[in-house]
Amino acid sequence: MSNMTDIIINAAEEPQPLLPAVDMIRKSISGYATGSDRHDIATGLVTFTVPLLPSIDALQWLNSQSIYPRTYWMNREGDDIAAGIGQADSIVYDHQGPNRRSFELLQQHITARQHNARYFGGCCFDNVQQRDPGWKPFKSLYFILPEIQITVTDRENTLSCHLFLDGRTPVNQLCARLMATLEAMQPVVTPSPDCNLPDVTSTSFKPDMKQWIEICNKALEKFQKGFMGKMILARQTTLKFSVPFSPLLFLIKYPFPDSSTYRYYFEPEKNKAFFSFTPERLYRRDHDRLLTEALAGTCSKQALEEDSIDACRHLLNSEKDIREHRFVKDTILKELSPICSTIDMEEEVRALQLNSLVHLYTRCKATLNPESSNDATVLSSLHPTPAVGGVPRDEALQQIIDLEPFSRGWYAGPIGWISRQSSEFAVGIRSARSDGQTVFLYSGAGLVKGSNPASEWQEVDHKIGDMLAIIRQTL
Ligand SMILES: C=C(O[C@@H]1C=C(C(=O)O)C=C[C@H]1O)C(=O)O
Ligand SMILES: [Mg+2]
Repeated sequence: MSNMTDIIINAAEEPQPLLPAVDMIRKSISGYATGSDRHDIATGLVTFTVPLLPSIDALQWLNSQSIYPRTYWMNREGDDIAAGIGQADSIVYDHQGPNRRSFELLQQHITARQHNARYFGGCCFDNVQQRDPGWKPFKSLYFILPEIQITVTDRENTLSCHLFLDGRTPVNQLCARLMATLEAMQPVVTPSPDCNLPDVTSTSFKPDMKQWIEICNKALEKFQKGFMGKMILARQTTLKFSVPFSPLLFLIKYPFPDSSTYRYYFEPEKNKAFFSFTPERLYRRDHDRLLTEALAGTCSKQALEEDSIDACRHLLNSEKDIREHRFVKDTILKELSPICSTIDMEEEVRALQLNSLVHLYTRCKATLNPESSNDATVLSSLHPTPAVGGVPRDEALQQIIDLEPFSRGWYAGPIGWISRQSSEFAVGIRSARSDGQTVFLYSGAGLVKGSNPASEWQEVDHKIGDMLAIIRQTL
């Protein structure tokens, strides 16, 4: 469409400290608003941007802000970080139904936007499941184009402001709104003083251990009868704190700087956040190029009281873990075959080392067919893999709804960012929802024939270990 705007206005060439950068952007916006005396109505996106000096810490900047929503994304490699505040535009879907419908809606919006900016967000694991009211602020699917964003990559750091022209509101009015947000933004980042997490006053489990064993045994019966091959069962751990606090503290206090996990944060309303330290990529797409992986099978370094190399060796030889892993690998291959022209799935399984865990891991590269080079198709094909759902998929999803005594919400759902040309989604495991004073931690384990329920309980304990460590170190 010819009347759609997609403009990037560079308000400075040279990298700036934050304070002058804000000033330059402000001037640039007012120039845009008044220069052409914009009472008109337009459609599209104008991005005002200034390069920042490398000293900026996006997480500390975010922590200084009290403009909501607040979002944060760091990829697994740690070289692609985006922190955002406010909402220039959003894509929201909140009706129950198959996930495919939400994914199609997401795609329609992204395709209609005609610009290449990233929208950050996520969606629930299974939109057929009735959700606990605590998930309400997150909707079925929610993606946000932040009003103000700090981006830190290996190439550049930038401050950007998004002026989304909605085709309804006069341009100068939208400019005034963006200026007001900039005014409210805290331009001086003060590294948080000793802001510790408050005390935990109680911890409880859903299911408790006894129920867990019963539930696992029901799943194991299904395997015995040959109805199912694999199923992931999850647990919810509820922590009550003495006072309400900003859940962003979990990211600030994360004590493993070098860990190869994503860091994800989505806070649609003050103190109501979903966050994740997941090691698992659902996929990365650049046009028709796709990167995905199978990640399943776990060994805890601690539990073995061995060093990392022994833990890797142990895992690479564990028949049960190899079977858990195989289901994921085979399913990814099966799902990609109809939508890809080439699929390069590594033969050999690797060990992926995290802080205290090792996982089995296989990488996969593929080329999407032209008609399948879109995120609705890839999301519908890949999510949920048997790393978080099961085999067969529909049977496992029904069993999860029937057996798990809580709603998964966004746990294990696709979380990340999407733009017209590219996207990256992680799997929202090792995650939590915070509700001011209460935090719910989520993690699960893959059951296959021969799994031992008590060992799987422990495996989940190990998986939430890093999140619990955040709390423990500050006590
Ligand atoms: C389901 C989770 O993790 C998944 C289950 C694993 C396993 O059972 O070995 C390993 C990695 C993930 O595939 C989770 O952490 O919540
Ligand atoms: Mg396992």
